[in-house]
Amino acid sequence: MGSIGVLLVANVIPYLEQELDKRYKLFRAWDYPNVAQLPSQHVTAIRAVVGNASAGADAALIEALPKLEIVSSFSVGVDKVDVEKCREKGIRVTYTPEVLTDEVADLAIGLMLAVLRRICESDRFVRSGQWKRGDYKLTTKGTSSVRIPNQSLLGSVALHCDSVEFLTQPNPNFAGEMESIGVLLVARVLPYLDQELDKRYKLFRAWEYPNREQLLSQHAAAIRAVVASSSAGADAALIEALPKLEIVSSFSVGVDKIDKEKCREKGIPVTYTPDVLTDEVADLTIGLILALLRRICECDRFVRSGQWKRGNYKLTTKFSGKTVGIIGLGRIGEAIAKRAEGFKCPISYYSRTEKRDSKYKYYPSVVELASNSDILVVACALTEETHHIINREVINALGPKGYLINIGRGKHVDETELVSALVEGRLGGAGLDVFENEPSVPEELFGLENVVLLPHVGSATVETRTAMADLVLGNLEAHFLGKPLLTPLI
Ligand SMILES: O=CC(=O)O
Repeated sequence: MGSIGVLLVANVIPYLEQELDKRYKLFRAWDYPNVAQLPSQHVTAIRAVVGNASAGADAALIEALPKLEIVSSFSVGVDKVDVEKCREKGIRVTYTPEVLTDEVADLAIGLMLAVLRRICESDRFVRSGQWKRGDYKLTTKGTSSVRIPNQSLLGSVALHCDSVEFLTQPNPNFAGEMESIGVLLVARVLPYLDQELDKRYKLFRAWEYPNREQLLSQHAAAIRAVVASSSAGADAALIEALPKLEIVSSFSVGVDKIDKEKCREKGIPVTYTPDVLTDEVADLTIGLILALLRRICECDRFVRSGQWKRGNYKLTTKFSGKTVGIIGLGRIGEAIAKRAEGFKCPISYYSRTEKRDSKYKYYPSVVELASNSDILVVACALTEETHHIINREVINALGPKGYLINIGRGKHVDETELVSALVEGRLGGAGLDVFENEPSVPEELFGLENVVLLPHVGSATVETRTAMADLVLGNLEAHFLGKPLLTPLI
C-alpha cells in the first residue's frame, strides 16, 4: 500500500494523519501552494482524497486527478465534495455516519440547555466574582410542563408553565383576616413572592432590620409564620424566640437551614417545594454534565475571543455511554437517572439503604460507587451524615478521568480537598452549582478549564420559581384556613 498516493486536503486529527502516513504515500495539500501545482508524478500517484467538513473535493480537483478512485470524508456532511462529479466518474465517496450521531445529538442537547439556562453566562458570572453583588437573573425552563400535587387545593393559585400566570389576588374567603397575620421573610426571594406575601399578610423582611435582636424585640409576638429559603432558614434560636410561630414554609426543596427537630418538638409544621422543581434541577444537571465534558463554556470563550481563527478547539470527552453514579436516588436523583438513561449511560447509585424497586445498580459505599463511575452526581439532602460525603478518598476513587457534579449543597463536598484535587489533576473535572460558602467561591477555580461554575441556579427559572412561590403561598393559605397543607415535610 506504500505506493498508493493519498491526498489529505484538510487538517484532520493527528491520529488519522499519522495512520495514513504509515500506510500510504501521503501528500498534504498545505505543503503545496495549490493543488494545481502538485508535481505531475504526484498527481498520477494520487488514488484517494481525504477531506473533512471544511475541505473536500470539488469538480476541478476531481478532474485534475486522473487516477482518483475514492474520496473519503472525515465528516458526516459531504457538502464540500462534488458528489455528482464523483458519480459521473465512478469515484467512490465515503463518509463517517453513525459513529458521530450520539456525539452530535449530545451536543445539541447541551447547547439547548446552555442557551435556555444561560450556562456559559452563569459560569462567567461566578468566575468574575459578580455573584457576591447579587443573584443571577432567572432563566427559562428546559422541560415543558410543571405539575404540582393537589393543585385543586391551591384555590386562586394559577400554575401554568407555558404562560406563567401570576397570582395577583388573595383568596377572597381569606382577605381581611390575613392582613393582621405576621409573616417573617428571612431572606430576599423572588420579588413576586415578596409582593404577594406583602399583599396578604403583615410582612416583616429580616434584612430591613439592623440585626435579629431588633427585629424580634419589635415584632416577635406578631409573627405566626416564617418563610425560609435555601440560603436562610429557621434555626432553634429563632423558633424559640417566636412565641406565636405556627408554620415554617420554605421556598426550597432543601431544608437543611431549618431546625426540623425543634419544629417537631414544638409541633410546628414545615412545608417545602418538592416536585415542582424536579425537572428543572435534573435538566440543569444534564446541562452541567454536557457543559463540563464537551467544554461548552470554554468553547464559547474560545469563539468569543477570536481564538478559533488561529486553529480548532481541542477534542473533548463523550457523554453518551459513560457510567453515571448518583448519590441519593430521591425525586431529583431519579429524574437525573431517567435523563442519563436517554444518553445510554449505565446508572448506579448510593443511598443509605438499597431501593428494592429500583432497576439501577446499588453500591453500599460512596467510595465503591465513585470507583465504578465516570461521572458522580451528588443529589442527596444535606444532613449530618452527608456533610462532606465527597472527601479525599471519594475524589481519589473517582480519579483523574472522573467528573464530579454537585447540584445538592456545597457542604456535601470537602471543598479544600476538591480544589486541591482539581489543581493537582487528581480529578478530571467538576460541574458545581453549589459551594460551601456561597456566594464565595474558591478563586483557585476561576482559571480552571475543567470546571463549570454556576451560582446555585438549579431551580432558578421564571416558571419554576413562580411555581415554588405559589406553593409557599398555597401552603400558608391552607394552614391559616385550617386545611391540609399542600406539601408538608413535618
Ligand atoms: O437549593 C435549592 C432548593 O433547595 O430548593
